[in-house]
Amino acid sequence: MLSSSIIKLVGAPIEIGTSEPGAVMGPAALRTAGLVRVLQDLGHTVHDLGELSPDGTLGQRTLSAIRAWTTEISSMVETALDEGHLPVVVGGDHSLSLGSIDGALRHCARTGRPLFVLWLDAHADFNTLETSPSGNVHGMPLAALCGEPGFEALFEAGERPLLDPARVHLFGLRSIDAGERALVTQRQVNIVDMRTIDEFGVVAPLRRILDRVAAANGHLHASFDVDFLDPTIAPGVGTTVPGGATFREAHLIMEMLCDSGLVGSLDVVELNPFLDERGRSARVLVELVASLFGRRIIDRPTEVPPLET
Ligand SMILES: NC(=[NH2+])NCCC[C@H](N)C(=O)O
Ligand SMILES: [Mn+2]
Ligand SMILES: [Mn+2]
Repeated sequence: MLSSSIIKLVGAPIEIGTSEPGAVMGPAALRTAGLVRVLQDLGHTVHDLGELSPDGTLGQRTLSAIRAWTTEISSMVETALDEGHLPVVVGGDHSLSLGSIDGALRHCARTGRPLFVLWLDAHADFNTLETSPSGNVHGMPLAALCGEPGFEALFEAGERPLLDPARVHLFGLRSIDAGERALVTQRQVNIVDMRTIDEFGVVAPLRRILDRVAAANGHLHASFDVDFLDPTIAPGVGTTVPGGATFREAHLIMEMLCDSGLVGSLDVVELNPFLDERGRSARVLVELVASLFGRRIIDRPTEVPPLET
């Protein structure tokens, strides 16, 4: 992350992409846990745009109701990036990434830089309307962004830049539906699943991804789903899956992303304060965001300390 960036923060209290109510309170809980203050204390300027509330979507769980969110989030992210700022969208369910990634794609289409997505999530979120067992749109945003058919109603009419599935990196995957498993394989989505992390840790697989983005002079969009974390440290999410990233692994990932300087836009999604335990998950998320934006334990490059002889 840049040493002092201008961060454009916006809350997207959307929950119509899921069947579990409560994510609507996510932005408020992250603010209560000190999100803005933590970023300012690290020396960043935060332009807080408040909470989005697109018209006419209350309670409706249709693709066109989600389009109202997609459109607003997309233009906010695109504008922030055009101005050279770093957009942070806090949710809200994962369907908000339809907007943030669409906005980043539109920006990148102008700059010519390729867009890479790091999807930190227990799930692939690559279902289509056909493969989805739940019908919940928060399980579909990547498929829609990559141009799978059936999602036209989620976006404004007209041409839109598509996400290249070969530039999507799923990280932390441990729950996938049968149809979406076939689809991510067919589309050549890159996957670091929990099995890989068990074997190799987070450092080697993440470094490969970062090297790839750096070599391509790419823009990296990071999308952080709370359920990437193990439910013992972050219970406040509607779709917990056991066996997630530990506290240490998650911080190390954030620190590596920070050191890389490659992250150009960020989502923090799926926090459900109604399911949380006294704000624990919200606090963990704010701490992780702090690591991503430059907080370190001590100020020197990491190295193995020399042995005393
Ligand atoms: N963003 C999420 N939490 N997605 C969970 C998706 C779960 C499941 N694969 C579904 O499509 O319904
Ligand atoms: Mn997700
Ligand atoms: Mn998930």
